Amino acid sequence: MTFMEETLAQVLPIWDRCVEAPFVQEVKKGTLPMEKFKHYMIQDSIYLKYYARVYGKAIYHSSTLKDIQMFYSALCFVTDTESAVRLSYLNRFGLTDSDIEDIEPFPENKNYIDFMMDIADNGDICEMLMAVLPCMLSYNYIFRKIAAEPESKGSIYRDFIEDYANERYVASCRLWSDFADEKCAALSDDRKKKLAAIFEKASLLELDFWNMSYKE
Ligand SMILES: Cc1ncc(C[n+]2csc(CCO)c2C)c(N)n1
Repeated sequence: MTFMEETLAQVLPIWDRCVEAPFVQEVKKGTLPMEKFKHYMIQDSIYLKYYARVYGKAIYHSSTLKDIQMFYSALCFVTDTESAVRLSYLNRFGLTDSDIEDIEPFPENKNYIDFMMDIADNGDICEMLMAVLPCMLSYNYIFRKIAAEPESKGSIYRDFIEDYANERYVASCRLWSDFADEKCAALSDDRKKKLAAIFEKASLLELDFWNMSYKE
């Protein structure tokens, strides 16, 4: 098994709990009240700003052009592709990205942001990868499962679900897993254990984020 295959096997039970989270289940059925989705979108917009900054730090610490291009393409996804659906929802709620600047993150969101920024400040490229990959890969895992269920077909959140379940996104997640394998393959077992622990911690913070969004 590759490093990423082993690491994914370790976190799948956590990602399955994300699939079962009431927020995600109600998105699937389309029964989630728009007010809850609005809070999620606002909190997510705050989160994504910091998420993008981690890529900035990773680009700064990259030593090859290929690495720079990888991180840059993910950064573009956050600021362009992902932004399109997010901005259209914010728009529907009468909000713009600049309104988000004045809103405080909820505690669970702040925890996740602090964790990412700590790794961006003190970690190396592999550690940064482990902090940002669960965000990308878990969404793909969760929403492919959700999109495959007939109940999701008529959901009012179908555009949101599709954004993370489409084939293009699947291909880019595969590319990122391979990239992480390349970067981490030659490391010692001790280092790999530490990296897998960061990946697991980020996955647990993803779960907290879903539960936070349902509660608030
Ligand atoms: C809390 C939270 N976790 C994950 C994502 C999903 N996501 C964020 S950026 C990105 C693309 C990768 O660069 C993806 C899939 C999110 N929106 N919010």
